[in-house]
Amino acid sequence: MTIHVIDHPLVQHKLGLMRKAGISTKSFRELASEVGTLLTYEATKSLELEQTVIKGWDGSDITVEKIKGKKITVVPILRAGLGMMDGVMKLIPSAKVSVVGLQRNEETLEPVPYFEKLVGNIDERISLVIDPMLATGGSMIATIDMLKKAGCKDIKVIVLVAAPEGVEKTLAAHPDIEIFTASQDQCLNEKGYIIPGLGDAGDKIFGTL
Ligand SMILES: O=P(O)(O)OC[C@H]1O[C@H](OP(=O)(O)OP(=O)(O)O)[C@H](O)[C@@H]1O
Ligand SMILES: O=c1cc[nH]c(=O)[nH]1
Ligand SMILES: [Mg+2]
Repeated sequence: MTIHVIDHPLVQHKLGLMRKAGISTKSFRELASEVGTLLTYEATKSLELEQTVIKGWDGSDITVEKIKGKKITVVPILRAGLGMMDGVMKLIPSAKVSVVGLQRNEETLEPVPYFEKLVGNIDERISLVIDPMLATGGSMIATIDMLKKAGCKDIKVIVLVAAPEGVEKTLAAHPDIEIFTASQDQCLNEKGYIIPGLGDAGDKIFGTL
């Protein structure tokens, strides 16, 4: 489908703070979570509503809106995706969570899968994949491959920062998905890091620098 770059001032301000050299683990974590919340607000904008009748405060019947049909599963990509999870779950607290683990081989840049625990009936749910970084796109494509193999048809991706190379590759492999991000950055460097990017997001979130 497409990429949505969310240019809301709060998103851009918080992302700017995340880019600062020497940022503490505490600040990076807090901001990853906050930007995760704001991107989730945008990514869930297209959820369908339906009307339902309830008893209002004075006992009369009133018509209200509720989210229709398909439920959501949040899919954090280990490790770094966990850093966005509490922020995402703030807005969709009853979402079920499907966890996938992938570690990028730092020499070949190929994703190495090491964990997969998807929720039941995942094929009936909207998948919201979360990871701070979309670099070469390898980890995201492998995750979407896993989800589609399990029957998922409605997949949205939330990343804090995306490289143009990874966006192009991901949308070429999976043209039916939507990507929501705070920024499409300039490029990848020779080591596969996003420029200007955030550095190693997993290390910053877990304090393993
Ligand atoms: O688009 P790609 O080139 O695949 O790179 C992006 C992936 O790399 C990072 O994870 P990493 O492999 O460093 O694992 P970590 O989260 O455990 O640090 C990041 O969180 C993405 O999952
Ligand atoms: O820039 C990058 C690329 C991959 N993974 C990261 O954490 N950062
Ligand atoms: Mg990492």
